[in-house]
Amino acid sequence: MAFKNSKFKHRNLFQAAKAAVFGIFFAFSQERNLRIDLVVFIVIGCLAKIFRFSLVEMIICFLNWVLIVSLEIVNTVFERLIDKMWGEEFNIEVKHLKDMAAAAVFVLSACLVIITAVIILAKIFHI
Ligand SMILES: Nc1ncnc2c1ncn2[C@@H]1O[C@H](COP(=O)(O)OP(=O)(O)OP(=O)(O)O)[C@@H](O)[C@H]1O
Repeated sequence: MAFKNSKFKHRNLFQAAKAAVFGIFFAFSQERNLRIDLVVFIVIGCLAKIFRFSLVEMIICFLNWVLIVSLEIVNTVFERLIDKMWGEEFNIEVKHLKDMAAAAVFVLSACLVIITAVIILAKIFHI
């Protein structure tokens, strides 16, 4: 493979993890939506406390939230690659690609809202 002897290759697992942690901080510093996700995390945490979510309910919400954050990071990479490749001029194909990438994050976000609402409503109405 072309990159097998790259001078940028991680020497070990620790180096790879260090780069990934840097990537997380960098992504959060760059992307407003990721910072909004942090607020969402706090809000859901408060709701979980108020409505006494069970451990399983909390894990489900947390997993959904982690998926949103991961996909948002991938979406950010994707948007930047597209901007680098096509420039920032209006392009209908770019619009379609970016809209579809945004749709992936939107579907998961809607899922988190619905799951949280169902858990809370089930507790209110003792279902
Ligand atoms: N070059 C372009 N040509 C046409 N439409 C574009 C172009 N760039 C962005 N758009 C439109 O603007 C929207 C926002 O794109 P942008 O790259 O600014 O992402 P963003 O504001 O970070 O959005 P997101 O909230 O999805 O991360 C896209 O979903 C797309 O509809």
